[in-house]
Amino acid sequence: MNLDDYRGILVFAEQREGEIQNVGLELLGKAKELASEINEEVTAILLGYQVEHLSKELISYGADKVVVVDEEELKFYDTEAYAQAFSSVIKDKKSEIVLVGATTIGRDLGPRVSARVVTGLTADCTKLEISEERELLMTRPAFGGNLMATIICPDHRPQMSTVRPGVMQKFSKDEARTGEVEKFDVEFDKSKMKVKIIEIIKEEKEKIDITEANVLISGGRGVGSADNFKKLEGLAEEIGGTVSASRAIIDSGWIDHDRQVGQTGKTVRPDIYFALGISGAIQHVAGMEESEYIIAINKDKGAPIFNISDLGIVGDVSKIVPMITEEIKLLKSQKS
Ligand SMILES: Cc1cc2nc3c(=O)[nH]c(=O)nc-3n(C[C@H](O)[C@H](O)[C@H](O)COP(=O)(O)OP(=O)(O)OC[C@H]3O[C@@H](n4cnc5c(N)ncnc54)[C@H](O)[C@@H]3O)c2cc1C
Repeated sequence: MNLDDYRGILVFAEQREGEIQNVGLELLGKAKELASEINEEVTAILLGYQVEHLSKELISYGADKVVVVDEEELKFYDTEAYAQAFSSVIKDKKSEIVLVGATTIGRDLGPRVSARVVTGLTADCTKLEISEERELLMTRPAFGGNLMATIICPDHRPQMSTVRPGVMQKFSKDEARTGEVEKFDVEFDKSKMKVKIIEIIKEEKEKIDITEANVLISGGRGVGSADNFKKLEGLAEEIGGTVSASRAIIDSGWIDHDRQVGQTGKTVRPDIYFALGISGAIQHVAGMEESEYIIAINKDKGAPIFNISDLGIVGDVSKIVPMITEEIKLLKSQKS
């Protein structure tokens, strides 16, 4: 493999039902930054059916070029069809770096594609940098989050990585940006496509995506009980926030797993993050330390969460939360 034949950064622009997923835009932002260091272009790969119009959005978020595979076989996510299309594009374009969002789709697709193009993949990265030797330094938590491992892929190309949603930042949108759109034809090997999608049944409950929230009210074991935990909804309602939790709460079954913040949950970056009765274990902090403003309430003044909080309140969360909620209600009623 002649490594010098491989150029440019390819970003998987995941779309679902014709909507580009945020993580793809976040990765375009990061790719732009990396590309400027190695003087290369950023290409987005868009797979789907009747999705070509989404290219404009990808260009406005920083893609210099969009490669579109627009085929009926890609109407719904199907591992084999998507893997065939994705690996065909990589083989043709000979990309130096390939970035994929660590969503359920990305986690299924990324490793499969990396095997097909005979390279390695570092999963769940939280940091990406370029070394002086022009290698991609892919950093991810290892050993239960107790240390950060930086991994390189020195002998193969592309250098592939999946990155958790919410970790990287989008490039600011500029609708005046221009870029090239290339339609790419793939010859699917249908004999390998064993899955036929007959029907799609959507979950009835409303899906809350905590990575999209501007204000998160996160509760931990210190909240005390399921009843107390429900009271966090009252505060969330008053300030237009969303309730999330530490793993201790998820394990207790007080709220759904998709609200978990942290290494094995989601990475969030809200404007305000309330850490209520949360100790600040490294696995939790890994998922929220990039929040703009962190407010922690904990009865133990030595709790590690105070090391990363902007405002720390030492006290009993079950007393302080109702007080804050009432105060906000009062201020709102005085204003109206
Ligand atoms: C591989 C691995 C992955 C993990 N992934 C995650 C993850 O994704 N997310 C995650 O959150 N955890 C994760 N964990 C678990 C993590 O290590 C901690 O156990 C967990 O975050 C602790 O949750 P907590 O802070 O709610 O509870 P605790 O650590 O028990 O802390 C409770 C805090 O509440 C305070 N408190 C108690 N009573 C009150 C009160 N009345 N008022 C105010 N404060 C009070 C206490 O002082 C304490 O600081 C993971 C662990 C491992 C090994």
